[in-house]
Amino acid sequence: MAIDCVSTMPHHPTPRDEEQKHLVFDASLLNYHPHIPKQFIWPDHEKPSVTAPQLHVPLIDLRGFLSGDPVAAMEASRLVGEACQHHGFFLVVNHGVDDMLVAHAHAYMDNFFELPLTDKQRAHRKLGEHCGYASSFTGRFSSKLPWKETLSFRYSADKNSSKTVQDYLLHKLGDEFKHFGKVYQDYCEAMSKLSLAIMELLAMSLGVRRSHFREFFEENESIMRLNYYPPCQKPDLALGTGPHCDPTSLTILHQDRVGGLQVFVDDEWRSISPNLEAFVVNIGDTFKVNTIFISNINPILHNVYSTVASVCFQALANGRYKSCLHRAVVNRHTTRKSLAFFLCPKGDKVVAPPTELVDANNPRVYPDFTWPMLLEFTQKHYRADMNTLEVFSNWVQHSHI
Ligand SMILES: C=C1C[C@]23C[C@@]1(O)CC[C@H]2[C@]1(C)CCC[C@@](C)(C(=O)O)[C@H]1[C@@H]3C(=O)O
Ligand SMILES: O=C(O)CCC(=O)C(=O)O
Ligand SMILES: [Fe+2]
Repeated sequence: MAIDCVSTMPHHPTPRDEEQKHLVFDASLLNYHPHIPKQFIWPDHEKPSVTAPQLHVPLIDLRGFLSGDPVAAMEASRLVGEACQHHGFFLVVNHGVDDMLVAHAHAYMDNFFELPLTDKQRAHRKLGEHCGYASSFTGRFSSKLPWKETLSFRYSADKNSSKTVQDYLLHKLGDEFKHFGKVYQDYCEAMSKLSLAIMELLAMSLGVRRSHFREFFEENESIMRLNYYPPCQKPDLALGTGPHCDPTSLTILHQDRVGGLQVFVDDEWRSISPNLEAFVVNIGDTFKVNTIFISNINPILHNVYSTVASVCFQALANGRYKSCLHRAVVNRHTTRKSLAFFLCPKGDKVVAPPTELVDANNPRVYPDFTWPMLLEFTQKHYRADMNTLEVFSNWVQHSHI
C-alpha cells in the first residue's frame, strides 16, 4: 500500500534536496498510520528491541558537593569516575536546577512542536547547519531517517557574546516567542553552570587540578537541542535517534516520563528509566580526547589515585575506549520528549595533548582539532555514529582540511 504521509514543503532548495523532492515528515499525518515509509526502516542489525533490560546507572546526589562539602565532593567524584570507567553514563539529582524551569522547558516544547508544520518551518534548519527546526532530516539523509523532530540552537557562555538564545528564537519565530526564548536562555545558562560543576568532579576523578576542565569550558559554545519523538506504529522497525556516541564533550539530558533512551553496555542494549528529578549525564568524544593528555601528565598519580583512572588511561591511550554508544527508541502510543544540552569547547580551543608530553611511550592518538572542525564534519561529511571520532581522525590526517 502506498504511503502518502510525507508532505511537500517549499524551502531553500539545494542540489542534494532534489533527490528528496523537498520531503518533510509531517508527524500529524504519520503518527497513527499502520505503515511507515521505507526511509524510516532501519536495517535488521540495527533494528531496536523496544523493551530492553534496565541499566542501573549511579544516581549521584550533588547537594553536598554543590554546597562545598569536601567529603561529599570526593564521594561524588568517585562515583562519576566509576561510571565513566564502565559506560560513561550517570544520573545527577539535587543538581540545583529549578524544577519549574525544567517543567517550563518541557511545556514550551509541547507548544512549539504542536504548531502547524508551516510555522515550525520558519526556523527551518538549512543543509550543513546544525541550528533550526528539522523534521526527520529529510533532505539531509535518504535512509535510516530518525523518527523525530528537533529544534536546535547555539548557546554561548561568553558574557560578551551578542548571540543569545532568546534573540535567535525571537528572530526566527517572531515576537510572540519572546517568553519561549527566555525559558531556553535560562535553561541553557542553568545547564552551562551544571556542566562546569560536573567538570570539577571529572577533574577530581582523573586526579587533576579541580578547576582544570572548568577553565577549559568556562566560555563554552554549546548546543541545545529539543528532541520530539511522535508515536510510531512500527516501533520495532524505526529509531528515534540512531546508535551514536555524542561527538560533543558532555551531554546533560532530561527525558520526560515516557522513556526510550538505551545504552549499549556489556554487549547488549539496556534502557535508562525516566526519572523526572534527575538529569542523565554522559561523556562525548571530544571530552574523551581531552582526557588523553591528562593520563599522560601524571600516570603515577593516576595509579595512586584510583584504578578507575589507570584503566581509563590504558583504554584511552590505545584509542580503544568505545564509550557511551546510545540511541532512542519510539513507541506506539505516546509522544516522547527530551532536552539535550551538548557542552562544547569555545571554537578557538585546540583539543590536543601538549607536545612536550608526547613521546614514544605516549604517542598521539588523535590529531589536533577544534570543535568547529568536528562539528562541520558531522554536518557536512558524516552522520555521527559510533565511529565518528575514528573516521574524523583519519579524515584530518589525510589532510582534507
Ligand atoms: C553535533 C551534533 C550532531 C548531532 C547533534 C549534535 O549536537 C550531537 C549528537 C549528534 C546526533 C544526535 C547523533 C545521532 C545522529 C544525528 C544526526 C541525529 O540523529 O540527530 C546527530 C546530530 C546531528 O544533527 O548531526
Ligand atoms: O532522546 C534521547 O533520549 C537521546 C537523544 C540523544 O542521544 C541525542 O540527541 O544525542
Ligand atoms: Fe546522544
